[in-house]
Amino acid sequence: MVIETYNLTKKFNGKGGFENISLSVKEGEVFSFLGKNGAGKSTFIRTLLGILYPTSGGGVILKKPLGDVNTRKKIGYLPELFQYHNWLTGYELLFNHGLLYKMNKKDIKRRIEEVLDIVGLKGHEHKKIKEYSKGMKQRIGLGCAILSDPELLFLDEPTSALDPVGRKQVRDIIFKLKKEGKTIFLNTHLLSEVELVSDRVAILDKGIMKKVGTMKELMNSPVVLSIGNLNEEIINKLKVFDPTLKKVENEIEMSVYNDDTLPKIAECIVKNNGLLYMMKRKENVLEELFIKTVGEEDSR
Ligand SMILES: Nc1ncnc2c1ncn2[C@@H]1O[C@H](COP(=O)(O)OP(=O)(O)OP(=O)(O)O)[C@@H](O)[C@H]1O
Repeated sequence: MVIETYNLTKKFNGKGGFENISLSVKEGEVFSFLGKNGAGKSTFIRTLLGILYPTSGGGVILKKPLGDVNTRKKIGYLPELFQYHNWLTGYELLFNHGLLYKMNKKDIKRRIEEVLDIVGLKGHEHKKIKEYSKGMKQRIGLGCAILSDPELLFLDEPTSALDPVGRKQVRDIIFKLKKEGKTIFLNTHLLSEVELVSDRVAILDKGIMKKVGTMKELMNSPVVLSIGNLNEEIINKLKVFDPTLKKVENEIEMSVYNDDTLPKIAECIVKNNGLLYMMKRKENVLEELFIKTVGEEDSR
């Protein structure tokens, strides 16, 4: 595991922050925290990074306890709403970042060329940052975060302020980094981003982790069957696929994770003289799940 936390809690004088979060993130995984403004997402990342000290609980990052100074060299971080040094050029910003990481100058120069390629800013590196568009600023920020070629990357709302083109550009960079085997922890309140880039998602609401799973697990909605000639024998046979199935009149609702199981269910019904009139998944897009999970009222 690259990240593991145990009942990790951070409160500010008993308020805000987040509480009792236990999770683990595997190597090479894109793990997203999804939550409204004020849910505690940034506080969680800042606690993992050792910028904030936990109130209770603990965690391990890259096999070292939270806050371990040497581990920071292996971590990249793109903070939310980062204020850039507008008077510097993109190249100067990256170079200074390399110095902060204590990289040697030769390595910094070599790596800047690679990074400019990855973030698509080749040819713009000698412009001053004040001349950059929002999307370019976000990409130079990503460049800073990956300059030291970190194993683990924390991206706090990397696409929130961007237009659809800028979002796609940042998303493409995330895909590239994932392909390189980087582990990425992403905070966002944009559902579309989560659906597109994440392997696993946790939904955070008022500091509490309400759900965690793969996209498929979170989006997996029950299958509804309408069956004629429904009898106890058919129901018992279907219980092999889902022992907790629900029956309402001639309809059955079952939780079936794998789509490959659906033809087997149909076969089972037909073999037992049932008449299968309908089989469909209940609609349950992530947005519906998110709103059901966190409610629609304002954030704290
Ligand atoms: N330094 C702090 N002092 C006091 N309260 C804080 C501090 N930092 C965060 N909080 C509170 O903790 C809660 C979570 O804030 P956090 O910034 O982590 O949320 P978030 O999910 O990242 O939202 P956003 O996207 O708006 O930044 C909020 O209620 C916030 O007011």
